[in-house]
Amino acid sequence: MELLTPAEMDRADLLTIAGGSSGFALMLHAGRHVAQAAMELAEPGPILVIAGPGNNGGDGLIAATELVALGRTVHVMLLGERDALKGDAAMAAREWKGPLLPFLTQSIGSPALIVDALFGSGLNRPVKDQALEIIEAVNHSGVPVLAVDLPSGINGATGAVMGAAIRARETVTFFRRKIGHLLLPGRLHCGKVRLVDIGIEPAVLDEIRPQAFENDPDLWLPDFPVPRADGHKYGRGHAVVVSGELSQTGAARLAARGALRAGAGLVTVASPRDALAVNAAALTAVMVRPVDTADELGAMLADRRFNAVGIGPGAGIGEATQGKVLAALAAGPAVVLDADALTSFAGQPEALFEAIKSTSNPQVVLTPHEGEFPRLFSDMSNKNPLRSKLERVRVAAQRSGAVVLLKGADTVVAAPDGRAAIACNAPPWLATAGSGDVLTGIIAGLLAQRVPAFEAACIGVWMHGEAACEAGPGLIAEDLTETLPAVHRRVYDELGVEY
Ligand SMILES: NC(=O)C1=CN([C@@H]2O[C@H](COP(=O)(O)OP(=O)(O)OC[C@H]3O[C@@H](n4cnc5c(N)ncnc54)[C@H](O)[C@@H]3O)[C@@H](O)[C@H]2O)[C@@H](O)CC1
Ligand SMILES: Nc1ncnc2c1ncn2[C@@H]1O[C@H](COP(=O)(O)OP(=O)(O)O)[C@@H](O)[C@H]1O
Ligand SMILES: [K+]
Repeated sequence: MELLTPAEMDRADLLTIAGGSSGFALMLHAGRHVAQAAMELAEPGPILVIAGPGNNGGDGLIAATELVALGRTVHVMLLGERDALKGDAAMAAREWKGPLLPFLTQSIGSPALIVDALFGSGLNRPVKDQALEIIEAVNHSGVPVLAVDLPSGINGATGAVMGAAIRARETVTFFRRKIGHLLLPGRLHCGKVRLVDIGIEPAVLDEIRPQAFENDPDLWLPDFPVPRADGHKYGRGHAVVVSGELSQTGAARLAARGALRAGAGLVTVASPRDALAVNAAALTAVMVRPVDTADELGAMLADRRFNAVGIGPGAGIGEATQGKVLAALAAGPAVVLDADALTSFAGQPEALFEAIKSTSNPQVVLTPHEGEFPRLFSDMSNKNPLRSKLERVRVAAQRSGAVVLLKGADTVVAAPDGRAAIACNAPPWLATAGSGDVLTGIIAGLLAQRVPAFEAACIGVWMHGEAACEAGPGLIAEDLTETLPAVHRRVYDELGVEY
């Protein structure tokens, strides 16, 4: 499903209003949904609504009015003067017949639920003074919080905490989720996110054309590779995984098994001769082939049946790996570059980007984690607070010419054309040695089946996260490949494919 920036959401509101609805009608829907959610969430006892000076506060005032009508005791605190409210929020304030408590931490008391309607998508500067004090006091109170649209203090476009932010039990948001609901730390402040309809027609999206999506099957289901009844293994592609030296061959084997489990028809590990015996002894369905140099890899890949290559896990950092990367890109299979393949270009990323842009096959995926990412994109580390993860990955994709996948709990995939997907299905126990190697292999396996690079990266990330959920806590990287069949079956169910 599409994800919107606050600016895109404003356009959705405006297009709806231009189409004949009133802004206040949208606010009434929003406030009533908030009240409904509050009814479900609140134990018996009073409910406190904390309203801000804009339309988010307006939603809160409508919710307060509705909750009273539903028989609840409600207290309201407003930041600023009632007379200072404008437009729809001023209309909402006229609906609220009760008193307003002073905007002080002492007014919080111990309600059954706090409805956070302080700031939503209009937050435009760091919170401080009274608002900061209230947010911190709410977080310390231990009272469950229902946030309206966004937990106050979270930037809807970036997920950043602007000074301080509410930690909500649940968040009710309208029409489409915002980017800040998925990117960290925003996601951790939202609790469960409830998406409700406030009367905005999905057709407004034809005009807005959002370019960010949640990474879930809706995004790529038609591209998911399903073996044909009349097919054979050669039709499912032949992936190559490049192995490192004798002492670090395990990473390539994990990737190779990931490629096979992702559905590649055949997988070959291109192994240094020194490590051939170790690789051969540890592999069964995966084949091995001696490859020591970049030239040898280039010669092997001249056989176009090898249609996808994964390089990086355990590859070793330096010129030898650089050479193999350039040879793979020059040969024309689809390529996924991870770990040492990326680090080998630290300080000279242009050489890599040039090679990517001049390859005959534009299906290239880079899969850095946050440590590797600034080695290629030095101005865009996560230490730069002005850029969101989404923005950083988009710039990286545009600059490199590749699909870029930046790992983490909120893995972002972006294509050079601006499309981007944010994943939120990875459990924390996926952060374990070697799990990134398996991801590289899964993507190589999908590329071998001729899934386009952006979709291959998105499907790979999603399957990897689902495989980790399927395995559960205690997961080690080896488990991921073993739970992938269950993930395939789940996608087949969605596709209506029998098995
Ligand atoms: N017609 C619409 O546009 C709709 C808007 N809705 C609600 O309206 C919200 C957006 O409303 P607004 O654009 O009025 O924005 P907000 O209500 O989120 O906040 C803007 C107000 O807060 C002030 N402000 C921003 N950052 C501040 C800070 N750090 N410290 C102190 N004050 C700060 C601004 O000066 C302004 O008065 C959405 O999040 C949603 O809850 C919904 O009612 C649905 C319809
Ligand atoms: N907190 C987290 N929650 C969920 N997934 C995570 C988290 N941290 C890391 N991951 C995922 O774990 C994997 C780790 O990959 P990587 O950093 O390459 O490790 P390795 O090199 O050991 O394989 C990535 O897929 C990443 O997205
Ligand atoms: K809020």
